[in-house]
Amino acid sequence: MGLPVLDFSVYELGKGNVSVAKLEKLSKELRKAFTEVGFVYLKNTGINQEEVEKVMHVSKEFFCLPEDMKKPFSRGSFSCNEFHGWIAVENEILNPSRPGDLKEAYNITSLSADNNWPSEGVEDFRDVHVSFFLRCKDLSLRVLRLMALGLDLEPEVFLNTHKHIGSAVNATTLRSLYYPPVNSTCVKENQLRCGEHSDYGSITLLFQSPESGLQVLNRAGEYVSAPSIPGTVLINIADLMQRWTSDVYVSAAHRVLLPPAGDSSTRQSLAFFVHPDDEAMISCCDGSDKYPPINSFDYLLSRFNDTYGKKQALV
Ligand SMILES: O=C(O)CCC(=O)C(=O)O
Ligand SMILES: [Fe+2]
Repeated sequence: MGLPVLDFSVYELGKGNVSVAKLEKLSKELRKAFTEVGFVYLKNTGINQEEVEKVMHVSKEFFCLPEDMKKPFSRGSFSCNEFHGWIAVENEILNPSRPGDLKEAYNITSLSADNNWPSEGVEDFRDVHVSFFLRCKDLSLRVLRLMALGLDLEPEVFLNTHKHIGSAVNATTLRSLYYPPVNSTCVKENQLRCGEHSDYGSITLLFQSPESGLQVLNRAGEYVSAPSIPGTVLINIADLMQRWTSDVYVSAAHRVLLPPAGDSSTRQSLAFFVHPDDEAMISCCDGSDKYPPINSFDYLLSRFNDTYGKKQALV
């Protein structure tokens, strides 16, 4: 069975004064998806396909620049934020038992105009990505509100700790991913476009180009494909949210496979990784002590260090 698809139109961006009954219905549907699968496609969110394609187009212009024009933007070279910036092919290993991932990425964690932003050969890079970041932020806050309602909690319970998305005290990141053409004769044993992993923060919003490859691990322990559905956003629970909800909302592993041999197509995706504010203390929202309280940023750092090793996280 494929992943669930929900119609978000009652609460789409720009809509206000939504009746409690409608919100409750949607929150129960979301709850079902997040407890049973951990992934859901939302249609009619207000973020349309043209917007997504525009961001991917500008990103791709950057990824297609020669290496020496991309290097100055490498992750680790920005004083504003250690995670912000460009990551070269094979520089990340999301599943440490495999070779490096066959992907490039650009993390947008700081929105400050004072940063060094790509501009030569990629006009509007900052404007296009910052606008999209803010659209994703608005949608995320709507989803977080519904997620609280779905658990019969105060609607603000998650929002209270997501007040600073887009500022220096919150690690939320828009990551543009580019999967270059694969030359099957050069692929290492067990290498993938993106190794098996689960995301770290609260939730992730994902937009994909039409090329297939993404798979999600279901509760039966099988990987099922999660194709691109134009006009939708794929939303998943990440690990800190699973912990926060005492394992009620589940964070599912996922990966991106290589294209079939001989298929030289590229692939793109935009992932919006939502994190609570750095200083937030995350305690089980049901009042239980299933997991001890943890500082949001400490949790993120420990996950980065586990996955990449300290050295790699800063490359
Ligand atoms: O590119 C994709 O479709 C998924 C990427 C992903 O899961 C990630 O970067 O965490
Ligand atoms: Fe992921």
